[in-house]
Amino acid sequence: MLEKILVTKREEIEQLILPEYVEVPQFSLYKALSNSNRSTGLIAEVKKASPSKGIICENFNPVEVAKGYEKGGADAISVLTDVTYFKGHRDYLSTIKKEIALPVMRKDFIIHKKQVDETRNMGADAMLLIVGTVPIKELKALYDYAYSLGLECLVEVHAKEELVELLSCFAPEIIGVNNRNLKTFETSLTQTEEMATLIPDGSLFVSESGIHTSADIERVKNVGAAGVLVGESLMRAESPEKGIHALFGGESVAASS
Ligand SMILES: O=P(O)(O)OC[C@@H](O)[C@@H](O)c1c[nH]c2ccccc12
Repeated sequence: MLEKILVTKREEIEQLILPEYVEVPQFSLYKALSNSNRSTGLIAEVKKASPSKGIICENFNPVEVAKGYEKGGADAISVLTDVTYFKGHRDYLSTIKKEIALPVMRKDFIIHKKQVDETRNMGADAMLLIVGTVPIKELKALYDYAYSLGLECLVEVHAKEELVELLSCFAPEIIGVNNRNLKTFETSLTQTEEMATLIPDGSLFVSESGIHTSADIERVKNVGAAGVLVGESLMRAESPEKGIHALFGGESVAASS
């Protein structure tokens, strides 16, 4: 599946026309997660569909979902911008960015510098980089380029070997362990548990995917995750706010300063 997605991305990159940059206020994902509203930081994801689950949300209104996440006390928002496999759109991100005052991360398959420029022009604060999509040195070049433009990166790994390879090259500020096996699509929180001890002290550790209950949050928090990235379970909730409330077991939101 990942290979198929990357073929599509390479085609898209050839035809890519950059959106015009519109000045927007920037917010730091790193800071938002470090000073989280709760004991675990929350990146709430705006996600209409996925290859494994099909359509997750029928009446999809990206801006309303993001506003609900903000009201519910999310620390940051992730927006899927891939059209073909996740039914996202880059315009969703640009529109959301104008409506809320939280860091917004672009969730896509970024393998080329041109896409980093595109991300910046969309108005994103941060973007995802996935270990294994490009050779590690190229990933580092994309990471450095993104930071030179004022964009932060969440660097995602799926397996211990990928994490070891990543750390042999550099230690990103924010590391995400994806609990989803990209080959089988199954999620397992043991991924987070098994990789936790390998995350360097200086990096923020985010557990991604397959988080559905407050017990799941406890589990990843117990092994040191500073944040979680949650999509499906929040998108399926009665409302984004109720979803967040259920997930955190009613843990109160810190007064915003
Ligand atoms: O919907 P979930 O299981 O809560 O997962 C969210 C997020 O982690 C997932 O959408 C994701 C993680 N890494 C990705 C890379 C590409 C696309 C999507 C993803």
